[in-house]
Amino acid sequence: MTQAARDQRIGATILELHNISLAFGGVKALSDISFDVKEHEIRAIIGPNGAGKSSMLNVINGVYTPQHGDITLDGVRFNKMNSRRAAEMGIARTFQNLALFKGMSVLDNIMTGRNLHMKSGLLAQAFRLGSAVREEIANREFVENIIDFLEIQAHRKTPVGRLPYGLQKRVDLGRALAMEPRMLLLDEPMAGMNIEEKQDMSRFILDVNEEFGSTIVLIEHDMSVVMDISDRVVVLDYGRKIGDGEPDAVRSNPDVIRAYLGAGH
Ligand SMILES: Nc1ncnc2c1ncn2[C@@H]1O[C@H](COP(=O)(O)OP(=O)(O)OP(=O)(O)O)[C@@H](O)[C@H]1O
Repeated sequence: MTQAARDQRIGATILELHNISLAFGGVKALSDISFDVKEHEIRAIIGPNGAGKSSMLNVINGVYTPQHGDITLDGVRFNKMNSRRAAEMGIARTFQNLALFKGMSVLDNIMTGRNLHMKSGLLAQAFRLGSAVREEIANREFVENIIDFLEIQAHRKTPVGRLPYGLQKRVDLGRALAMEPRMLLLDEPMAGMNIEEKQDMSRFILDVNEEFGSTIVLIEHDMSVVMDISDRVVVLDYGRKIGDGEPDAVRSNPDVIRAYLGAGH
């Protein structure tokens, strides 16, 4: 898709962070941060080590409650998001330290992402009543489509722990996609990957955004890998926002250059 076509796809603002501040004891992880996310965009949050990226992601999905500021999601304003509400509102995430069940197969790991969509109760599932069986078949089909989409068919039955790291990250993305998220939060999706794996992951992120229509917020330490795929980028440094805009503008922002040079990048 060309950038012009992508720009056309981008819709209204769906998430707004207003003046978020978060401290751990005396450490200010986030100081007065505001930015927004528009429907269907790929929004990156970048910054050197300790800049506050993970904290920001954890505020968005309700793991951390900021001391100041609030969040507006679909026009509803919260000062306290929680993980359950975030999931119900269609926010799914991946983790930097993979949260997969290493002994379970690729298929079963991705199936765990369907839990929120299971309507029949445990009893119906235990006795395999008609509705539960139909539901399981539909969920299974959904998961098989994700497996095809992520090109991991050959590994469907393989325990996740036996796969190379790059493929495990892809399974983690599949698990999040199984939740049919409206917004996907990706926690350093390219960390620890070789160049080829990074290119593959970049392509999958673009494809997910295009084909599933998910809005994507991703945090990344290495700015070079996100510039090509992001519509807009927020830059954090020591818990403050020092840049926000399209990749070209951010790349030539003197404060951003200074922060990255200062951090030895
Ligand atoms: N649970 C916590 N308890 C205490 N301090 C924390 C906690 N989480 C983060 N911090 C501190 O908050 C600051 C921001 O950390 P954060 O992990 O959000 O940064 P980051 O940009 O994600 O860094 P990295 O790229 O290294 O993952 C750091 O000084 C960190 O030590």
